[in-house]
Amino acid sequence: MTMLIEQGTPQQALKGLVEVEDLSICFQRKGQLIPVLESIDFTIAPGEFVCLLGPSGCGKSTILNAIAGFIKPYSGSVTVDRKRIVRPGADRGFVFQQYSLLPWKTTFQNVEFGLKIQGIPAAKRKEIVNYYLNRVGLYKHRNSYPYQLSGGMQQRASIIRALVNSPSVLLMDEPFAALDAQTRHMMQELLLDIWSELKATVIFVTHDIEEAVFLSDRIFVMGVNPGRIKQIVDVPLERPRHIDIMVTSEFLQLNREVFELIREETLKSMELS
Ligand SMILES: Nc1ncnc2c1ncn2[C@@H]1O[C@H](COP(=O)(O)OP(=O)(O)OP(=O)(O)O)[C@@H](O)[C@H]1O
Repeated sequence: MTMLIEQGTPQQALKGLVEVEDLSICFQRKGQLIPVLESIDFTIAPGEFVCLLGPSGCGKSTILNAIAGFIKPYSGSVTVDRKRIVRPGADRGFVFQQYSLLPWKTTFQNVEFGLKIQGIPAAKRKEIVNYYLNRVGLYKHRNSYPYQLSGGMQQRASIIRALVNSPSVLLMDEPFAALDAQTRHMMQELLLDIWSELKATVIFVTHDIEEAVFLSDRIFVMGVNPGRIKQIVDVPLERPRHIDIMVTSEFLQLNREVFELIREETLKSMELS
């Protein structure tokens, strides 16, 4: 289990510095360049948990995709651990909203996939994958195919599929949005549990204010037209966090503060203000 233990060492905790400088992104629409994000600047410390929250279309996924290396900046730069991002890489894991497991592979094979590509020997792959399958309660489903798993199980598999590569940054695009409330809360607690062990940097996109407050060290509240970071809200709630924290006055106060910020931007995006 050495490789697994190494993942939680201070060496790992020093990785995952994300720096975004003067980032602008444009897309082509009907032959015209449309700016989607303008002059975005932020730094995320190694091991930090940050949520991107904002109205639909403000560019949350676009920021995530730029850090993942799926899209290129129009201007400015994105670096992870001081290396400029020009393409996807194993240092960044991605978890999508839609269950993105390969339907013709079993849970084990799906989770193992990235390790295989990296050329990790079969015995080591088995050790790592089984550790994570056990960690999220999927070991007994290791030979099941995605269609035999519930939504929550599929998302647990998607998360550990990203984690087996020991990414220094985990990028999550509304990973729990399609789950029922009960399963979502369980997944949120599980994610915090795993994150507190691995200490990877997490950048998590969500529409859900409660989810953002529950998970984050900081919330980047985004605005529209053009997409930008309107305000950064610190979340000084104690860790470890359990779902009961959601009824405390501190939590509700933060919730309200973020709600007001988002409401203003949502009205703007709907052109109602
Ligand atoms: N490949 C693309 N080509 C053209 N326009 C795009 C492309 N990807 C995103 N956009 C546009 O960029 C803007 C930001 O999209 P993005 O998906 O990043 O927003 P979002 O905040 O994640 O939205 P949502 O919360 O609805 O998922 C939107 O207006 C979207 O239509």
